[in-house]
Order: sequence, then structure tokens, then C-alpha cells
Amino acid sequence: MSDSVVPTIETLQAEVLRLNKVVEALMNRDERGTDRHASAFDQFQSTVMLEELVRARTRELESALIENQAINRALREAEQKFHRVLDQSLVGITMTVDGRFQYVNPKFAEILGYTQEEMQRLGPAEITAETDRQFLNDVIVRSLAGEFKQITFTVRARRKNGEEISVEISGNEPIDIGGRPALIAVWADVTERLRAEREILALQEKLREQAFRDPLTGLYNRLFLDECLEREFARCGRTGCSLSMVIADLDFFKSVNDRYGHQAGDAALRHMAAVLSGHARASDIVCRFGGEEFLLLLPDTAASVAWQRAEDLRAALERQPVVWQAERIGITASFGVSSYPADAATQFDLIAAADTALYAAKAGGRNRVGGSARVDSASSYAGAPPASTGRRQPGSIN
Ligand SMILES: Nc1nc2c(ncn2[C@@H]2O[C@H](COP(=O)(O)OP(=O)(O)OP(=O)(O)O)[C@@H](O)[C@H]2O)c(=O)[nH]1
Repeated sequence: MSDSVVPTIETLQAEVLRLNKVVEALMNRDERGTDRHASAFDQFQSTVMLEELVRARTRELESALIENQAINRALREAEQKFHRVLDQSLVGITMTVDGRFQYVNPKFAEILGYTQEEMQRLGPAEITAETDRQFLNDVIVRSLAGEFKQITFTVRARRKNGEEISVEISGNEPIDIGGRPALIAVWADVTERLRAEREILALQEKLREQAFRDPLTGLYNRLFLDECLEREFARCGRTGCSLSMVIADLDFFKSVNDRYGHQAGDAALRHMAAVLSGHARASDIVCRFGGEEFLLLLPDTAASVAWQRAEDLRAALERQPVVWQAERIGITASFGVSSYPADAATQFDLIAAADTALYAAKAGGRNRVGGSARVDSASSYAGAPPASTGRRQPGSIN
């Protein structure tokens, strides 16, 4: 049979019937002719040939019919398999033509909370949250222009019940469906995945934050200080700005613990942390350096300004007693101030210089500020430590 046009089953069946009738008619006519007239040999021969031709054509058509039925069966099976795959797909699959969903699989309808029939009255724009609609339209226009071989992106979509979800869409170049460009896309609901990712990031941030925080006071710890001291030093080296440091150490803190108990000591440490934080500028870094020692890193702060700020802190601490249960415990601290580049060339020297200044303040009688940039004040001390500094008990001012 001709292979240019595949006839439909109906056409084939009609033609087989017609040919069978032709054969039948010929045979009848032949029989009738033989009865009535003695047929000429030629007529007989041509009739036999014609009959043979018709039979051959009938056989051809019958086998074409069988072949056609097999093809149709195979096509139906392939379509069924294809639909089964689409129906069972765990992701949404859509085919969009002229801005409308021409086909959506059940999963896509389920993701958006519509029926498959309802979905076919909608298009991608209608189910996209307003905030992302323009973006999606742009992607569709560019996809139809063949700009992307493959593209994956995420937008906010709106379900039938109004709930907003995040969907990840993967699409390819458009295909031709009946002369119209069609976009096939795979949609996945990634709302939970994105939420989990956000939670993990927040948790990581929290853990990072915890790793850098002192649990008792909530201040940064030494680990954090090491990180940012290096960074700040490098920055100041580059920009030529000054970097100051203040180390503060509670005076006679052992006596607070001994007299009021360890928990009162903890309260005093928290109180000290609150005073330091309360006086800090946004750019300052306030750390608990160790036991009852605190450290302030003051970027872009000249030595004299740092010294004055330490003095303000000293005075504030002296003024504000620790409130512990029914007690008001008066505490003081000694301070050591150092500055880059005035007192030190490296970050280690800067700490050492602040430490030396603190030691001098302790040695000078405590409750004072030590440092090379000291301004004249009764409570400041910058000289060498005397041989004996004496000790006094922290006073209850209740
Ligand atoms: N309550 C409490 N005490 C702490 C903590 N860390 C360190 N200490 C105490 O801090 C005290 C430090 O004592 P010292 O080093 O002798 O210093 P000080 O008594 O303050 O004396 P000076 O520094 O010379 O004025 C010790 O008794 C430590 O047990 C803490 O986290 N909580």
C-alpha cells in the first residue's frame, strides 16, 4: 500500500467492504454470463485478472488494516504509559500555550489546590503572587524568544485557598504544538525546603553567635576578640586610623565571692557587663576577656578619647552598686588603656600595653585608669606600680 498517507481504520474497513462487494458482483456476473451466453475467452480472462487484482488489493488493504490497528494499539498503550507517568509524577508538569495551561498533571493541580479542569482555565500569571508576576512574565517572554535552553527559578505562587507557597519552576525551550509555541514546565513545591533551609541558616547563625558569646554576661568572648582584633588592626594599618583598647578588671572581686557568695559574684559580673555595654558606641567591641576581666576595643578612637571613656566607665561603675537580693554591693574596677599607633605596633603589643597600664592602675591603688594618655585626674594612674598596693574589702552600701 501507499506509504504517503496512512488511511484511518474506518476508510480501510469501508474499502475492504467495497472491494469484497466488487468481487462478489464480478463473480455473480460471471456465473450469470456463463449461464446465459457462452462467454468469450477474452472476457473470461480479463474477468479472472480483474478478480485477481481485486483480491490482491483486498489482501493489501486487510494487512494495512491489521498494521494500522497494531499502530493504533501501540499509540494508545504509549499514551496510557505516558499518562500514568504524568499522573504519578511527584512534581507538577504543565504545558502552557498562549498564556493558558493547556495541560496540567494531577500533582500540579494538587500543589495549587485546584482540580485539573479548573487549572485549564488559568495560566501561570493567575497563580503567581503579585510580587513575582512581572518577573514570571519576563521569564516567559524570554523563554518564548528562545533565550534559554534550560532555566530554573523560584517564585511565590498563590493556592486556590489564598495561601502563598514557594515553587521552583524548571523549563526548556518552547516546542511546537499545532503551529503554536508551547512551554513545558516542571513545578516543585519548595515551601518546606526553603523554610527548613532558613531554619538551618538561623540555627547556624545562632550557633556561630553562641560560639562567640560568653554565656554568663552575653558579651563577646575572647574567640571573637581574636578574630576582630586582627581584622581591626589590619584595617587601621590600611587607613591609618587609631585603634584603642581598654582592659577593665574588677577590684577585690575574690572578696565579693567570699563575702556574698559565687552567685552574687556572677551578678556583679553581669552588672559590670551591663555598665560597659550601656556606655558602648555601635562600633565598639565589648568582650569578657577572662574571669573578672573585660576588654573594650574602640576603633577609630584616639588615645586621649579612649582614656576619657575609660574614666567615665570607672566613675559610672563606682556610682552604681550591684543589686543582689536585699544587698547593694559597691564595686569598683581598675582600667588600663592603650592605643595604636601611640603605644603599640602590633595587636599583641596593644594588649600587653593595656595590661601593663591596668597593672599600674591596680598598683596605684585600684579604682583608677592607667595608660600613657592619662589626663590629670585624682583617679588616674600611669606611673610604675608601687611595691605594695594593699587590699581592701568591697563595701556593702546597704
Ligand atoms: N562568681 C564568679 N567568680 C569568678 C568568675 N571567674 C573568676 N571569678 C573569681 O574572680 C576572682 C579573681 O580573684 P583575683 O584574681 O584574686 O582578683 P581580685 O580579687 O579581683 O583582686 P584584684 O584584681 O587584685 O583587685 C577569683 O576568686 C575567681 O574565682 C565567675 O565567672 N564567677
